Amino acid sequence: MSNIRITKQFSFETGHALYGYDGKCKNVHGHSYRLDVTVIGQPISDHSNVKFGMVIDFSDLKKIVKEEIVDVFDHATVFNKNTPHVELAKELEDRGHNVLLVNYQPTSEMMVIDFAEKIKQRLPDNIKLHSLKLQETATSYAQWFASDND
Ligand SMILES: Nc1nc2c(c(=O)[nH]1)N=C([C@H](O)[C@H](O)COP(=O)(O)OP(=O)(O)OP(=O)(O)O)CN2
Ligand SMILES: [Zn+2]
Repeated sequence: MSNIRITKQFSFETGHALYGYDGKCKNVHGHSYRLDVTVIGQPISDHSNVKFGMVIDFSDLKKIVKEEIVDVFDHATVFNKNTPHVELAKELEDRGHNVLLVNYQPTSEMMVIDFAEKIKQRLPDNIKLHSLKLQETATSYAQWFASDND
């Protein structure tokens, strides 16, 4: 049976600020992120399986990515907890804002590494994460490939 890649696309709105950065993205701002999640596996060949012909049901993949990423990051503002931005984060949290503190600089590169780890932990053994593409602006994106990180 062939290995097949399937992709599901997601979008979420997230704020962030790059502490210490030497450009305009040191300011708190936001992006309409778009995330492409590609997994690889063999379509189920058992006729009696309700998922016959599928690598993984798109809706099962959607559930994983929604729970791990979209529902967490959507309409949150992400700060690096290892910077003085933690004080700003606390102030915002105290005022009822949805703030997410992470252990990294929230660039598209670091976010896509974080997302890969989270998704990998949730996939069934027979399905592998192939790649992620995180589009931050119309002209900028970061990609993670399993083959680059074996
Ligand atoms: N390697 C990275 N560089 C930058 C990142 C990043 O995550 N990785 N992030 C930013 C900012 O957060 C923001 O995304 C700005 O990106 P940029 O493409 O520079 O946005 P512009 O609107 O200026 O894009 P243009 O299409 O060139 O106008 C900065 N750098
Ligand atoms: Zn940005």
